[in-house]
Parts: sequence; structure tokens; C-alpha cells
Amino acid sequence: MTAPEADGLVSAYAAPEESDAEATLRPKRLSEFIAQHRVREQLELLLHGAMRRGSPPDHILLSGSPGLGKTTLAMIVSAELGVGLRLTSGPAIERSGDLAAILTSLSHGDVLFIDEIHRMARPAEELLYSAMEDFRVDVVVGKGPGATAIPLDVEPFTLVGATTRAGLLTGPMRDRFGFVGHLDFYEPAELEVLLHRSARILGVQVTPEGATEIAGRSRGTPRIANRLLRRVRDFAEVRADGVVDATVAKAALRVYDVDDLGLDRLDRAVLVALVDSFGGGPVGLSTLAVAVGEQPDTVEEVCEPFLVRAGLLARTPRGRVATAGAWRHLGRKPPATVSSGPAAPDLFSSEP
Ligand SMILES: Nc1ncnc2c1ncn2[C@@H]1O[C@H](COP(=O)(O)OP(=O)(O)OP(=O)(O)O)[C@@H](O)[C@H]1O
Repeated sequence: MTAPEADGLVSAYAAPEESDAEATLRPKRLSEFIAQHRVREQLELLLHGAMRRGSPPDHILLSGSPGLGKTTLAMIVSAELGVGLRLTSGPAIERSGDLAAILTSLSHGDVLFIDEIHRMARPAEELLYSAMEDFRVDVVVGKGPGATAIPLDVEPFTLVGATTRAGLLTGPMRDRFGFVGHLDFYEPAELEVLLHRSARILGVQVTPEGATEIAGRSRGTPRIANRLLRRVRDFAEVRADGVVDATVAKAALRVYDVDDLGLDRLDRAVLVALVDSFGGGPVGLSTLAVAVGEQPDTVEEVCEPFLVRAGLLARTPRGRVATAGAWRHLGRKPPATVSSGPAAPDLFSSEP
């Protein structure tokens, strides 16, 4: 998925230049896909059932935050079924004709992956309904009273739709998926397993303590864990003996400005501004954004989701407020007016 401002090391969005690095680390089969046991088991049943019957499985909708493995799962679905895969995204399909061209070029059983499916234009979405249901599309030729609809057949296929915002999907669209899977944030222990797997592929030696150090700062997100591993590997090779242990991981992540909770410079700047300049809030988003020299969109879409999930910032009707956890994370004593908040943030539970 593309980011509003994809840059930081701990951004869950993919940077364009890291697609090769990501491809190297992508699991190819369901058995290699780490964690997400419920979705994995359900998918396994769906795929094996379809294979036994010799027909394509129902359409699959995958929801979850960026970087949790939706694209990877779509690729795995096509690999497990042994069929072709076409990749596109909602925003890339500007006209329904673009989608008709893709649909009519699919071979029998192919998987069509549409990322950010909630961002597809309405006419294209309507065309997709009949393709999903009846394997048929009506392509309208001409305009006004002379316009004619030409029906075209589409080979039976499986649509895998991915969305970070399941709530934005229209009812008719959601109803056409026979399987809906939600990907949760990963536990640190699961990310440690993932990091050891990635380290093996990259040929870098990582100690258990080194993996723990990186996993704890990865915001529950495989994409971030793999990215931090690549940066820590650089440090280990240039400034140490190549082995990623806890000391090396800590020193590397200090250089890259990623703190114990996985906050980067901008996240901390937001908290520092809230606490030091605005007495902990409430303060409006635009004022906060000006205080840290960023666009409101960047603060809202890049920083805040994690700060909220980490229990450090609250969005209230009167504005943004620093929680007691935020004061403590910055090493300050929370004022008595701030409720004490959760003892430790629960970073890894995510509800759709
Ligand atoms: N369960 C997993 N096991 C191993 N690696 C994983 C897992 N989930 C994700 N990854 C790795 O994390 C990276 C990001 O995954 P992926 O591109 O599938 O995320 P996504 O949910 O599609 O993100 P976006 O919403 O931004 O498109 C990939 O390199 C992938 O290999």
C-alpha cells in the first residue's frame, strides 16, 4: 500500500525502493507464513476444499493494517493453487474499461489481487460485482442513447481483495466475498521467529537477544521488523563483527533514532510538543502539526495510529491529549490531572 508520506524507518508503509528486499523475504507457501494461525487454518481449508473439487475457491477479502502480510497471502494463495496471479490496486483502476481488460485476460482459475480495494472507483466496482458473481462483464460502448452494452465472458477466477479499511467497503462488495480474514498485529515472540527466518535468508547471524531487541521495536509489523533487521545488519557489518546481538541491535537502533517502544524522531517530537508546549493538551491537530513542522495528514496518518495504539496519545473531541504513559515515556512525571492510564500499553491487540 502507498503511504501519505512513506519515509520513516518505522513506517508500516512500503517505500518504493524496498520492493526487491521485500520480495526476497516473502514466504512462498502457507506453511512458511508465520503466526496468524486462525486465518492460516481457515485459508488452508478453503484452498484444499477447492482443490479437491477442482474449482476455484470463493473470493477472499483480507483486511488489516499495512505491512501485516496481505499481499504475501495473495501470492501464497496463487502458489498453493498452482495458478497465475495478476496484481493491481484500487487506485490504479481509473476506468471500468481498465478493469474489464484485466478481467477478460485472466486464464481459468487465476487469482486476481486488488490491493486497497476500498479505493476503487464506483463504476469499476459495479463492473466487478457481475464478474465476481456470474463471471461476466457488460462493457458499455458509446455514449448517450446510442450506447450499447456488450456482454463478455470472464474465466472463473478468485478475487483476493486487500483493505486497510474494511469499514469503507460497500455492503454489496463485502457480500460477494465468501471468505473474510482479518490480520492482527504480531506478538513480539512471533516477530522474533520471523526475524530468525529473515536472518537465515539474508545470511546474517542474529542471537535470540538481538532478535528480541528488534522485535520489541517493530510495532507488531513484519514489514518494520524486516526493515529494522536490514539496517541493524549494516551496523553489525560496518561497526561490529557482523553478529546481531542485543548490544549491536541497541546501538544500531540508537543511531537510527528508533527508541525502546519503536517510536522514531517524529513520533517523539509529537509527544514532546504535546507535553512541553501544550501542557499535555488538548490541542488541535493542525496546531500540533505546525509545532512539529509537518503536514497534519502526516501526523494523523503516519504517527498517530501507533501512538494511540501504544496508549501514548488520545484523540478526544477537544483535541489531542498526552496520556500518563506518554509523560512517563519521555521521563516526565504526569500531572495529577492526567489519569494514570494503562500500566503497560497493549500494542498487539487489534480489532477491525
Ligand atoms: N506472516 C508472515 N511471515 C513472514 N513474513 C511476513 C509475514 N507477513 C508479512 N511478511 C513480510 O512482511 C513484508 C510486508 O508484507 P506484505 O507486503 O504482504 O504486507 P501488506 O499487508 O500487503 O502491506 P500493504 O497493506 O502495505 O500492501 C513482506 O516482505 C513479507 O514477506
